[in-house]
Amino acid sequence: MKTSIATVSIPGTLRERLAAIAKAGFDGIEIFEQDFIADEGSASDIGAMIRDHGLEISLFQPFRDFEGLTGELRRRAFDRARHKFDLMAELGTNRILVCSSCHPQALGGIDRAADDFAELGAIAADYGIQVGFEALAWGRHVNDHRDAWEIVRRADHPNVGLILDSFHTLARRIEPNTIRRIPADKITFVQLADAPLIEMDLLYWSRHFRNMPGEGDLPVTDFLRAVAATGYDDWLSLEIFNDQFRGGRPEGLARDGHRSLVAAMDDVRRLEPGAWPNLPEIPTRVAVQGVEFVEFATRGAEAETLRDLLRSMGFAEAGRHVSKAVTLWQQADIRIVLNEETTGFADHAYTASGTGICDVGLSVASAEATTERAIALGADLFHQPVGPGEFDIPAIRSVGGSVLHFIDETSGLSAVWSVEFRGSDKGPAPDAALRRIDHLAETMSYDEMLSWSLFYTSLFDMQPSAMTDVIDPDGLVRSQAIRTPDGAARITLNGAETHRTLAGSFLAESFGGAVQHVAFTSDDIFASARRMADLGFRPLPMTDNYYRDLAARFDLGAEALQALQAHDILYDEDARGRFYQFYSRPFGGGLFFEVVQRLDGYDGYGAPNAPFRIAAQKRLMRAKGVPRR
Ligand SMILES: O=C(O)c1ccc(O)c(O)c1
Ligand SMILES: [Mg+2]
Repeated sequence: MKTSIATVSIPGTLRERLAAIAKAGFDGIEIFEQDFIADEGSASDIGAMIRDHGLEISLFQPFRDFEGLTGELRRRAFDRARHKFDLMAELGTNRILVCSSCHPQALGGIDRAADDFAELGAIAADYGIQVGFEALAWGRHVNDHRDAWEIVRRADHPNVGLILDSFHTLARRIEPNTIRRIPADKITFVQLADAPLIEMDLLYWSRHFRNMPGEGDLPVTDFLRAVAATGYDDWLSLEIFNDQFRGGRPEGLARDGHRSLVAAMDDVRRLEPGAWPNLPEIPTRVAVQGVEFVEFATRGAEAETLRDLLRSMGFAEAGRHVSKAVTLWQQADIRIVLNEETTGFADHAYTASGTGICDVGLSVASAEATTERAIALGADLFHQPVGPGEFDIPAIRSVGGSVLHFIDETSGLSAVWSVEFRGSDKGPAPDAALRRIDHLAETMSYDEMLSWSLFYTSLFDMQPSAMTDVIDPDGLVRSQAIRTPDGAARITLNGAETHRTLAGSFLAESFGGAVQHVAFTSDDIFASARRMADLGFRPLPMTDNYYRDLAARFDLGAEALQALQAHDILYDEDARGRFYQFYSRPFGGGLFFEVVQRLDGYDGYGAPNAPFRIAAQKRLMRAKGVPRR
């Protein structure tokens, strides 16, 4: 098995793409004729440049409108092929993709096409070239890999094989297991792409909306399993046409591509024993048990404000770091670390964007296995010097350059709290029945959502749920929830398209995204609200109109409605259960806390309430301003 990616999948000049593709760890590239023509170098120079980057040219493509022609048109198609074969010799590649014809004068007929390919095979043999035939989902006569395979079978030439592309097969909902019967030595090349399920014209869908395996909704794993079952162990190549990616960063996209390919191959290897024998062993997706801590970088008056807010929510200072200006605030299993150091990573984070969450710790089954899988998936390890007696907790870079730590019990890392922190003697904790972190909400640019969703779902045993739209009065925010199968760890990714939305203005200040809010689970949300009111907590005020609407939408009863309104608690239901939530007022440039209670397996996040929550937050921020420092 060798990994490859098509030049169309990555933006930039050819040189920029090659550098990014090589750095991400691919073995080769598919060269798109368009990208070759656009470059000023000669074919042999370009071939040399590609090899200088340590890459092979896995495939030259596409060769269009070949089969089914007659007379002069047919003769010209063969001439064109000879031209391309000459060019391929100069580039230094021996595989070409012929996609099924869309030519208005192309005739159908399996035998006619088979004759064309048998003749092309004979010419290709003189050049030492392998011809692969791919059924485009919108091909004029051939649009199904089963027909393309029958043509290849009948052409019966050693230089003619089949090219499989997951998009064309899966977009037409063709059963991928039909691939299992094809002999591996007749498969010339395999291309992979995913896509979100959208009802639209196949060609338009393919050319604009493909994405990396695991980023979309197509059963790419089933497709790849069927390919592996044939015994095929040659090139696996990403071919991603995506409008959003065209404006992206070459390095990030190449890294995501390689990550998606490694994760897909690893998944398939676990399902089809014997698949990809030379793929290095890596630990399986990591089980996340919950959020172990969130750490704020903060300072001075902002730190005071944050401490007051935490106290009013029932948190107490539970420990002070033995050597650093770092305190631990705790309530049941919720740990909030306030880092006021003036050197190191938290200091950098504070200097860049003021008070904010610079670090998240996840509780995992094995921190070592997590790190190993993260490295195999191309994550950036994070390290900063640790003092004597301090724990060296493994970590990687996450959203917006923040840090993600992995803590486990097996290797003793979870003892960090008792070893590095000295208990504070601040009297009994107030406690407001908050028990654990329900979810973290990360705000990012809309363009980065797929990348971070892939980050979490390829590294951890976490699945995405359907994308929802959140209407901010000043623009749309898309929200994608990701969670572990048992819901113990939940992260929502919120993608802002403009800086005028609440998420967008937070994003503008946090440079590249960050956790914007943390939601805590309450055992009894009314008890929490009452206790917090006693402690001086002031919830985000909701309007009368909101409660009148609730009365209309749900059968709650006057008393229950009054109780909700008395504490500014919002309400939602799904098919399974009920949901209660209330919010803090925003602080530190748009950060906030949330308190939730899920009943009977409610699995959402109160999305129908989001527009009213956002409007309330904006009203407050407009009235008072939320100065950062
Ligand atoms: O959109 C196209 O024309 C096109 C070309 C070549 C391919 O391999 C493909 O999958 C699609
Ligand atoms: Mg293709």
